[in-house]
Amino acid sequence: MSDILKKILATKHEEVIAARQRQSFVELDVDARSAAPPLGFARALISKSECGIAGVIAEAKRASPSKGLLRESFDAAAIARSYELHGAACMSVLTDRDYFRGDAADLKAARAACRLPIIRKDFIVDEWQIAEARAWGADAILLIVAALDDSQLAALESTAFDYGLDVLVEVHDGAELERALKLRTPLVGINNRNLRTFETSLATTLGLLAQVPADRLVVTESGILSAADVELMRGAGVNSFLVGEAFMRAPEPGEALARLFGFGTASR
Ligand SMILES: O=C(O)c1ccccc1NCC(=O)[C@H](O)[C@H](O)COP(=O)(O)O
Repeated sequence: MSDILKKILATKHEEVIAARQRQSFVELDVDARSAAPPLGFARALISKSECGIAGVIAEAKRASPSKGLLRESFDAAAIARSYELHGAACMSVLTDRDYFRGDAADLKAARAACRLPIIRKDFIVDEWQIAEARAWGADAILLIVAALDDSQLAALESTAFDYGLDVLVEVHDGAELERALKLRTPLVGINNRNLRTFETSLATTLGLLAQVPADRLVVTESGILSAADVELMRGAGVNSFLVGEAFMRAPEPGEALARLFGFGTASR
């Protein structure tokens, strides 16, 4: 496991311990189960893919460990509206504070501002964070194979499904992919970024594609910056994308999305 991932996971365990001291799980569970019903995150991506249209999970993040500050002026609600208007299938909101400068408030603001299915983008190590995600209005969570053993992955996926959340399982190599395929979720994210070196190569997705069965949907994650990157992926049969930096550096994130994917009003 990479050093940065180890460090982030240690922080997550501390956050969960602190949160459990502030609130009981019973109370959080009530909040999670009384939130408005989840929107279909997987469905939104699968239906785009079935129509041969790019399904874009458009990400909102202020900063990242690899790139530092990405966006000075950050308004999650405005970003959500802009993504929805310009053809995103789904939205991803970073809620990690220490490494990405995210916040639960960003997810709640995005939820209130749009009808896009939203994934809580964080480093999930405990059922607590899944209940939180649902209570805050998320529709999906991310599970990172490099961060969890097989029994944790299966248990956290079951918890997510129990709350009606979809799961995006993230891998970076063949061994992780094999483990991810033991899960039930149809959504397999291939992260092009090596979390140890931060080196990012789209060859990661291309190299793993053939090992993904036809009943799973590949989401290519990280490092999609140009129309040529989109073409390369679409040419290889990848229809689903998770993109952050390219939109966060643009004055109007949704317009950047429409430009990158060639969305006019007719193609959505
Ligand atoms: O981006 C990082 O520096 C990073 C470091 C450690 C763990 C995860 C990290 N990134 C999370 C992501 O998966 C990306 O935010 C997402 O795929 C979008 O990538 P990009 O389009 O390159 O911003």
